[in-house]
Amino acid sequence: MYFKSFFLLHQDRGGKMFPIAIDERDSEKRKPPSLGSPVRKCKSISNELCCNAGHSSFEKRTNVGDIPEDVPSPPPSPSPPKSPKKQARRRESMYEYKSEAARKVEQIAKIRDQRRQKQADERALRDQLIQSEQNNPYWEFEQMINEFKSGKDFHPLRETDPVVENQITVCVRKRPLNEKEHHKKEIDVMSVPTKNQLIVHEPRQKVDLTKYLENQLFRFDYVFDESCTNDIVYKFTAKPLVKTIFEGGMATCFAYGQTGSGKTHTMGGEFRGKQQNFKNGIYGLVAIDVFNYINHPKYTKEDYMVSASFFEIYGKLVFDLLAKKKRLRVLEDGKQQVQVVGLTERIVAKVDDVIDLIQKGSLERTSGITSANSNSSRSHAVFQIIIRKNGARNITGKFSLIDLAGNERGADTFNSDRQTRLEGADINKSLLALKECIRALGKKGSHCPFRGSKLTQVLRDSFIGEKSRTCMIALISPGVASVDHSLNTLRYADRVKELVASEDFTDADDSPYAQGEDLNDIDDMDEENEEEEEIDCAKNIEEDINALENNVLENNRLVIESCAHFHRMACELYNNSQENGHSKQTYARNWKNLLREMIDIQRAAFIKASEFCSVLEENCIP
Ligand SMILES: Nc1ncnc2c1ncn2[C@@H]1O[C@H](COP(=O)(O)OP(=O)(O)OP(=O)(O)O)[C@@H](O)[C@H]1O
Repeated sequence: MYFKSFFLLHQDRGGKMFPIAIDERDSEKRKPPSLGSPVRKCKSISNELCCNAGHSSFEKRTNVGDIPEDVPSPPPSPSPPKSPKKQARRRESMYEYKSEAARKVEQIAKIRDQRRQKQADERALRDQLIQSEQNNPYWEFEQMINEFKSGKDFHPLRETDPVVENQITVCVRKRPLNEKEHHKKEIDVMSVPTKNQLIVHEPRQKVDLTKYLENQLFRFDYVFDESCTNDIVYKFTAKPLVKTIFEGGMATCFAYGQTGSGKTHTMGGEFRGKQQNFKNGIYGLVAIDVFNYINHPKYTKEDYMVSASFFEIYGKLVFDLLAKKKRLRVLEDGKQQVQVVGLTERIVAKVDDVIDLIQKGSLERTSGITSANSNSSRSHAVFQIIIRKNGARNITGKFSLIDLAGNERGADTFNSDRQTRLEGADINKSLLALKECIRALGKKGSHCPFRGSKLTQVLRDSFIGEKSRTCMIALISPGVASVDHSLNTLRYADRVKELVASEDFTDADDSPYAQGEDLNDIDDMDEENEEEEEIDCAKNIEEDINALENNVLENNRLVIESCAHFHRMACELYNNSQENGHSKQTYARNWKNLLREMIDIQRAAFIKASEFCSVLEENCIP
């Protein structure tokens, strides 16, 4: 046979073997490709050629080992060459050409395979995430919170920490996640790193859907974490105030927070199932200490008499919780002493008597049939312990313990009936008036706008006089679903504290309460004064709102300006990217930075706008 053909086995890019026709006549003349040509050594191929062909000329070629690795598939039946020289040249160039093309194809295939693998990996990861999300929708945030916590040293409050005496104490108590929240797979978004700090890890999402945490730090006099018992909370809050009432002063302790945050648990006593242990709530613990004082040798000679009352404020109405919810009137005498006329005041001889009254009043509050009882969190409950020298009408001191109505946002009552909305507005009004009165107490000599609400009217004594001391316990639910409410509570408590943080309690000698006033001299409330106070209170609120509005408007202006800048820069970047020879990396980096800048500006504006919305809602401003 003139032409002898060999079939080389060669691997294509997919790994398949295909034959290559070789013309024996050319083999001797064929030179190995030059060093610069795109060829590589391929042992497997050369070995195979040696075994299959066994031909000297081929051996020579293969021994050199310079067979192109990526020889593509030749046409199935090569036509005979016109001249051997020409054909050899053609074949050589074909080898070079084909090896180059094949390598490119192989490269593309490799990249494609890698891309497919990456896509498959991403799909698998996404499926895994979706699965995790179904099990715990907040798992990413939980991970972020754990990461945040792992980088911090935690030194929460200990029972042995010193108690600091302030005229106004503002603290926060975080309860543990309850069963319902666990069931809903809620996560705990509150951390208590130190005895006076609390961090809210608010889950947020950027415009590009990236999840992140907005970590907001709050500082108070004390922060009680979920491990703190009522006894510990009492030790740092109401306990230091007991001695105030034996020194002729007024002590007041408020519990403030959203529904279900733990106000009743803290003030009334811990629950064991449906049973409440009234002895370990702040009401009961104060009663125990009051009797401890009375029985102390220092005070036995004073012959104090202790009495207690329990009433509820619902809107402008006041109900006696120790007299089957009898409606009461609030009046003010000529010397601005406010009286709740007809309020039951029971004399108590021992702690158990007080506990009985707490139990009776608490049951009345939650099981009565009037509308005021339909939801206990919509009324303020006021429990008072009063001490007098035996036989005297004038009081020596009074401890008021208040379980405040749950704070609501306008949004919560947006779809409610008119009555519910009015109730909500009334609660907010009284809470704002309360805040103003506590701030006035902190600013010595400043006017106390106590007529701003029924609650502050009946507690007027608590906000005046240098011997008055107040404590506010803000209660928060730790769950992610309550984060907006908790932030509202914390901001409220923060505003109460703002002005008083640096003020220490200073003892004064004279007490306006030790002498008392003539109880017969009671006049009806001066309506004009009441209006004046309400206007005062409203003015302060208006000032706050105006300042916030200016801030929001400033942000708005900044966003407008940055949008123009963004548009200009985005066009410039886009146009540059269309030019030849532009750097992809520079373009990508600049575009990313521009977007980041825009997101940051808009996010800051968004946070301010949200705060503005909350404040408007809080104040029921349309
Ligand atoms: N510190 C805590 N430790 C354990 N459980 C708590 C704690 N605080 C509250 N709880 C539980 O949470 C639930 C709601 O608490 P609580 O009734 O005190 O809330 P609230 O703020 O008074 O609500 P409302 O305003 O509706 O009356 C109760 O079952 C209570 O036992």
